[in-house]
Amino acid sequence: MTKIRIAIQKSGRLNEDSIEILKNCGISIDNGKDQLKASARNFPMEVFYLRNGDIPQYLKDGVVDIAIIGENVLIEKGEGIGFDVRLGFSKCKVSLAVPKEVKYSSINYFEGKRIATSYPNTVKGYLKEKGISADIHIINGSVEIAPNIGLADGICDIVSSGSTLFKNGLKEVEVMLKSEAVLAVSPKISEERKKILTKLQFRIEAVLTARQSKYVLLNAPNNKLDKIISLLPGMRSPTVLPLAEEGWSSVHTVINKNKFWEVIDELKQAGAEGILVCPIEKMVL
Ligand SMILES: Nc1ncnc2c1ncn2[C@@H]1O[C@H](COP(=O)(O)OP(=O)(O)OP(=O)(O)O)[C@@H](O)[C@H]1O
Ligand SMILES: O=P(O)(O)OC[C@H]1O[C@H](OP(=O)(O)OP(=O)(O)O)[C@H](O)[C@@H]1O
Ligand SMILES: [Mg+2]
Repeated sequence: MTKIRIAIQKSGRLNEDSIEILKNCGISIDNGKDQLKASARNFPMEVFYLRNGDIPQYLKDGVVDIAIIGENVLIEKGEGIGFDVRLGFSKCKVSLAVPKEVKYSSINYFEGKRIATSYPNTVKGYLKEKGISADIHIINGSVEIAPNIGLADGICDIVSSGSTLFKNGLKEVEVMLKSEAVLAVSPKISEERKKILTKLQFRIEAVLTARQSKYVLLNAPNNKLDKIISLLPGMRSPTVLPLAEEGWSSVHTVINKNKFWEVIDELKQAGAEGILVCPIEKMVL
């Protein structure tokens, strides 16, 4: 039987969320701690546990068909590799930073300067576009220490909360790109495996849509129903069921999880009571 071959990070920031999203898609796999290759138990899929930085080459060579990988790594090393699903986790930026005492006014600061980074292609591309030429020092980790030990005048690295920069006396001065985990596809994927990919994409969409949504149930007096329903932008229109108590109804609907916080006060003011908000596991529109 043909199986789709997926690469996921062996260990690191993407590992757990990658396994979790497959699990939410109903695909159960081993966590890769001992085995570097595993077969899914209930989907035509083989999983390869690899270093994140090695994955673009495997995709280019067609050794794996798809991968869960940071968009930033695809931009750095994955020329010609496309993706069509953003997965909503591992959100970060790739930024330029300088010591906090530097009076930074523009990108011209970097002209002729030394920049330490694990993302040489991204930095070179960015600076070229701005007409700046700098000296790039490639280092594979602990990049933020480079200015402190006299190795560089600035750095380019991943920034999320900004706490690593702060602790190392640096400040972010340019955001070069924003990234999150994506489902990348090998340009060499076969037609047969593309069919399996379509099934997987359908399941991922259902999981991602559900993650954005909440199932809301509330009770309301019948004479307030119109107002309450107008506050609830649902999938189609809310379900309204009579309660045992005369003159009251139960209203059920699905709303975007952020939207809920915007309307909660208005719902209460309009007379809604006993409001329940529940997670949704899968959602097919
Ligand atoms: N602080 C962070 N916050 C959010 N996402 C991050 C952060 N650091 C990294 N990422 C994202 O997670 C991905 C994996 O990061 P991680 O540090 O686990 O791997 P790595 O050490 O770069 O790779 P490898 O698997 O090759 O050792 C990055 O490529 C990036 O997309
Ligand atoms: O803005 P922050 O929230 O501080 O996150 C940014 C840091 O996170 C990543 O390192 P990680 O912790 O993955 O360590 P690594 O260098 O060993 O990969 C990245 O390389 C930064 O150093
Ligand atoms: Mg890291």
